[in-house]
Amino acid sequence: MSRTLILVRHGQSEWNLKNLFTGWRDPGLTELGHTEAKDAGKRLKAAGQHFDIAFTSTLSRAQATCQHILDEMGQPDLETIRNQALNERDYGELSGLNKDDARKKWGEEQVHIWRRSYDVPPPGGESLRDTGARVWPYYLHIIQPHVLRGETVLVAAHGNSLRALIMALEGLSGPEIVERELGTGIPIIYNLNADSTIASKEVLEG
Ligand SMILES: O=C(O)[C@H](O)COP(=O)(O)O
Repeated sequence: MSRTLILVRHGQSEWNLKNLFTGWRDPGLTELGHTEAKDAGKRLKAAGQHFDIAFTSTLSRAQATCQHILDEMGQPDLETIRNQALNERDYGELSGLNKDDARKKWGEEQVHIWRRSYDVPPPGGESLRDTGARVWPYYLHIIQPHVLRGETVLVAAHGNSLRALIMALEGLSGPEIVERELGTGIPIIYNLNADSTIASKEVLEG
C-alpha cells in the first residue's frame, strides 16, 4: 500500500522577489513562481504520482501553486481543502519590511534568530513552535488519516508552516531545524509506514 505525503512550498512570490517579510500578507506569485509551480506538477507527473486529495492554506500564493500542480497532473478538479492552519508563520511587526533593512536595524544575528530559530518569535508574531502548535494538530487529525489509509496527499503551503511540519515528521531538534531551508516549488515526497513513521523520503529537485 502506498501512503504518500507530498509537501511543496509555493513558487516565488512578489514579496520573495522584493525581499520583504511576508507572513500572513497575501502577495501573488511572480512569473518565475508560476513557472516553478507548473514545473513541480510536471516533475510529479513524470514521477508517476497521482493525488487523492490536496490541502493548501488560505493564502493565494499557496493556492495558485496547488492549482498549477493539479492542472499539470491532469487533475484540475481534485478535492482541495483550504485551511488557515497551514498558513505561513505570522511575521508580526516584521510583515512588509525589507529583510536587509531589518538586518541594518536589528543586526544580522537577531534577524536570523527571528527567521530560523525554533522558539523566539518576531515582535508580535509567531515562533516556529507557535506555528507548529497549529500545523501539527491539523496534520495529525485531518491530513495524516488520509495518508495512512493509503492515499497520495498533496500539501501546498509555505516555507515555515512546512518547516514546522517537517520538524515533527522527521523528529528534528531545535538546532537541526535552524539549518533546514525549503526551496520554492521543490516537491518533497514521503512514503510512510503503517505506524506513521517515515519509510522513504525523496526531494524532486529541478
Ligand atoms: O514569510 C516570508 O517572508 C517568507 O515566506 C519566508 O520567510 P523566511 O525566509 O524569512 O522564513
